[in-house]
Amino acid sequence: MASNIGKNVRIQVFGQSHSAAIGVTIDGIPAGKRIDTDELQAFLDRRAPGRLPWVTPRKEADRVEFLSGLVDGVTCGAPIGAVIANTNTRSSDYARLDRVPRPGHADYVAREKYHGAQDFAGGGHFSGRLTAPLCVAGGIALQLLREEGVRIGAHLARAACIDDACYPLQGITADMLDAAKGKDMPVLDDAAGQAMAQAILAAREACDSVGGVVECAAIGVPVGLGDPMFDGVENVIAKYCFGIPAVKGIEFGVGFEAADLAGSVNNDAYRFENGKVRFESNNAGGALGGISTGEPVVFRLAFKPTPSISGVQHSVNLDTGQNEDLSVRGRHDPCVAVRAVPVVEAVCALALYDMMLESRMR
Ligand SMILES: Cc1cc2nc3c(=O)[nH]c(=O)nc-3n(C[C@H](O)[C@H](O)[C@H](O)COP(=O)(O)O)c2cc1C
Ligand SMILES: C=C(O[C@@H]1CC(C(=O)O)=C[C@@H](OP(=O)(O)O)[C@H]1O)C(=O)O
Repeated sequence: MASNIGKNVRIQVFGQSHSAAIGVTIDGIPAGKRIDTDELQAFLDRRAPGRLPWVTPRKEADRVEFLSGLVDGVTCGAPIGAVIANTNTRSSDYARLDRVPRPGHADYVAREKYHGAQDFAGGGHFSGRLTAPLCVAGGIALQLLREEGVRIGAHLARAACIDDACYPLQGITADMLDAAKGKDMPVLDDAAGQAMAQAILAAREACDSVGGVVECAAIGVPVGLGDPMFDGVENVIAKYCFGIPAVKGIEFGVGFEAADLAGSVNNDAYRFENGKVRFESNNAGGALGGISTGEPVVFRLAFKPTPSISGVQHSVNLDTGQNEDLSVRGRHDPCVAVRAVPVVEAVCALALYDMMLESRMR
């Protein structure tokens, strides 16, 4: 598995959902940076399972333990090693799934690729649980970026076909980016959030699941990050984002809607203001030619509905060669996009911080 990413801050995510622990190594963070571990833990708590009625009931403390790389809370230049214990595994839920794969999950392809040696308990290394160590690395990057004047926020823009309010493409403030943080339903418009919660619970009641969209924005990003043609801002952010399980699509700025606009409408025109170049709009979502424009970087991620549902579905028994029906038992998120919100902030921070360090090498 390619569980490592990053050119300048190189991270490697390890562990499986039901192994003793999950964790991350982070190499390349400059020495002498103070990391607020309480703030980092509060960030991890936003993603943690088992705390709200509309998420998986698996309860995990998700306390991060640093094994190396920090001395009295300050980076020492050595790789950071961090682990989170898995304490509430219930592998019996997965007893049949090595033979009868869940539609929509990775069971079948993992068995084919790893010749039956894959860890199928809890979805193994494919589990959304691996986004916890991703949040450790990303939470650190968020703190380091804030020192550089970059702020990042995300919210659940859509779930079960119900829309939240959107970030504007220009004029985004730090308060706007913080608005959804710490809410049980991470939205801007609480009425929409309540409707989403009801719809998500109703989907679970109906033995089903729903999908969603997470919108993320970064402000204070300087002009000039990103390297065309393959390490541009969109390329790099997208690569990190597709490391999050269940992500099926990404769009920047007006995104797919740009396909329906005239150039005269879509182009972000220029004006001089106090001697500085200003964009009259930000339909591009913060990047032109793969290079950051200085405008907010705004993107939206589509999350598919949770594969593990208790409704009866067609599957196959790979041992007997017979068709079998499957109703997935166990503890699952009825909408993965809800807990993915801080994960999207984390990967956005990792991508931008990596590009920022790269731009300083020049
Ligand atoms: C935060 C988070 C939580 C998730 N929770 C579940 C879950 O409870 N049950 C499940 O079947 N899938 C869950 N998923 C999605 C699966 O892990 C994912 O669909 C699976 O690994 C297959 O990968 P793919 O959807 O990217 O193809 C979750 C994903 C994330 C990001
Ligand atoms: C544990 C987490 O989410 C898990 C993600 C997940 C999956 O298939 O992705 C399946 C479930 O695992 P289990 O059957 O072990 O409870 C979720 O609970 C977490 O995010 O920390």
